[in-house]
Formats: sequence, C-alpha cells, structure tokens
Amino acid sequence: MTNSSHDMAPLLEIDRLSVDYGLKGVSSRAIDCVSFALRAGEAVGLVGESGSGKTTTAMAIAGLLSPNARISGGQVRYRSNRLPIDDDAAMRPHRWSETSVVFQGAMNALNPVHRIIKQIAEPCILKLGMSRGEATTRARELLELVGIPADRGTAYPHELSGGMRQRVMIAMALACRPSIIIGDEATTALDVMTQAQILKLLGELRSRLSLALILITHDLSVVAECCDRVMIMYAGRIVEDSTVDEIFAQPKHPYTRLLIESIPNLASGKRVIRPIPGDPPNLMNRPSGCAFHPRCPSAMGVCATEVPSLDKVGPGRVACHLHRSSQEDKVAAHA
Ligand SMILES: Nc1ncnc2c1ncn2[C@@H]1O[C@H](COP(=O)(O)OP(=O)(O)OP(=O)(O)O)[C@@H](O)[C@H]1O
Repeated sequence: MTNSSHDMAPLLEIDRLSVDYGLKGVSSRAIDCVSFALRAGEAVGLVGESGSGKTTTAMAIAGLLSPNARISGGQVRYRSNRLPIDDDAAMRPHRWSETSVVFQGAMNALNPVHRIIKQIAEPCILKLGMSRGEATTRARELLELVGIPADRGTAYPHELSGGMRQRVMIAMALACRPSIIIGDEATTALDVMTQAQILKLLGELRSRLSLALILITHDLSVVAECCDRVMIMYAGRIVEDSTVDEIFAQPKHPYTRLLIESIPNLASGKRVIRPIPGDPPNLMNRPSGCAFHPRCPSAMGVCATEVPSLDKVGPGRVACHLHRSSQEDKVAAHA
C-alpha cells in the first residue's frame, strides 16, 4: 500500500454497530458495539469461530441483512456519508455499487439455466443502466479480468470447475465497480490449490483496481496469505485488532493465541486442526463479563464480572483484562 492511501480518510467506518435477530418472538444480539475503519485499498481479515458474528457484520455493511435482523445501535459511514443500512429501499442504490460480496458455494448462487455471460451482464443492465450490448461487452471484459477467456461466457455454471465458478462470482461482484469486496468464506469449499489461485486473483484485483478487501474466514492462514490487518471476533465482539505480522508474532488475546495454535502445521507434519477446548457461547445466554472467560486458560476473577473494553479504533487493540493496564497506560500517555 502507498503512503498516500494511509493518509486518506477511511473509506468505510463502522461505528459501534449492534445487530439483533428476532426468532420465534425472541431477540438475540448477534453483534455488539462493533467498531472499525477500513482504508481504500486495505485488506482486512475478519476471523472467528462459527457464530461469532462475521457474516452479520459483513451483511450489515453491504445492506444485505435478513428480514428478521434489526440494527439496534450504531452506524456505518461510506466516504464519510451515513449509509441507510436499516432502510431496505433507501439502501438499494448503495447495494453492490460500493460494497460487494462474494459468497462461498457459487453453485447455489448462480442460476443453473442461464449462461454465465448473461448472469454477469445482468447487474450491469439493472444497476448501471447499460444496454444489453454494452452489458455483454462489459461482461466479456470482466471475465478476462478474472482469468476466464471471454468466449467461455457461453458456458452454463455446471460446465465450469469450482474455481472457475468462484471466478464468475468475483466477476459479478465487480460488475458495478465497487471499492470494497467482501469475501465471505469465498475459498472455503475449494481444494487447497484452487483456494491459493483465488486468493492470488483477489490480491491482483486489489492492486489493479485499488479495491479494499474484507476477507471473512475461520482460517487464519488465509489471512496470513493476503491481508494487512486482522480482526478477531468472539461472541459478536471484536476482541483483537492488529496487523497480520503483529498478530502472528505477538498475539495478545488468549483466544487469538489458541486460534493460532489450532492452525495445522504442515511443516511439522501436524495436519489436524486442534479445536479450542470448550463450546462457543450461546448468544441467548451470553456469559457474563468477558464472553470468553469460561474457556480462557488465563481467566481471572474480574473476567467473569466486567466486560473488557476495546476503546480506540485502529490496529493494536485488544479487549482483555490481562492487557488492561498497558492499554490504559497508553491512553494516559496520549492524553
Ligand atoms: N437470520 C438469522 N436469524 C437468527 N439468527 C441468526 C441469523 N443469522 C445469524 N444468526 C445468529 O447470529 C449469530 C452470528 O451469526 P453469523 O452468521 O454472523 O456468524 P459467523 O461468525 O459468520 O458464523 P459462520 O462462520 O458460521 O457463518 C449466530 O448465533 C447465528 O446463529
């Protein structure tokens, strides 16, 4: 990344965002007071176990929350303007144009009865107001951009490999020229070689189109591959936000440490993921204090009673009582 992009105001600001889901008359908080900023061209990983709130965070940013979701607090700003994320109709012009999402499992997202060129052209017609001819030309360019020869556009989804279908999904996500792409487990279903190719493609597109990337994954090795920064989520909150180098060299939160230790180490022959002991929390019955305390090997008395805060926005944050005094010292030193 260039120095100038560091100096610019954030492209996206998520400010104390909370989202609840209503199910059978009961409401539960999926994400709680999530704050972070994303700069143009930055690549950030959002990592955590299943149910930690990664997808909910992404869907809120992209304006794609399910109908039973409710924004219960906070806001999202894109280029300093507040997005109407709680208003489906008002959000329509923003959707796919500013932030676009690549989901896992392209076979489910693509229409099996339409040729891929038609499916890529569709958003260009609907969102950019292009004629059919212009949209087809643009779709051919997009195919080439994601490494598929334009003439393959006549294929149906089932005629393509899993990796090619995921490239088609990326082409569709790029159709309306967004400045942020969110990959939601975009490579999870692919074999290791294809996964590496798709991550390489995302990296190339990032620098070619100055795209910012948010990669949602439970796999820290994906983040190590292609992100500048990583945010670790647990039970709907960010518990650590750090540069990728820092998080691997010096993870601060005990949950981050366990996540890193759980990565299979191919070099040492340990290929099996070591699960983190204990169960992920039930959001209907969130543990008091730090939600990780029942599983934490370093838990202290205060952890069961006080929620550790994550005050400032930006890398180098950790929400853990073990690090509280050092954070408070830093804040005092800057005051
Ligand atoms: N449509 C929904 N209705 C009710 N609850 C939901 C809905 N979507 C998600 N949740 C709940 O919200 C919490 C956060 O889910 P979310 O999908 O954001 O987590 P995640 O970290 O992305 O998990 P995964 O890796 O499994 O996708 C979970 O407890 C989940 O069960």
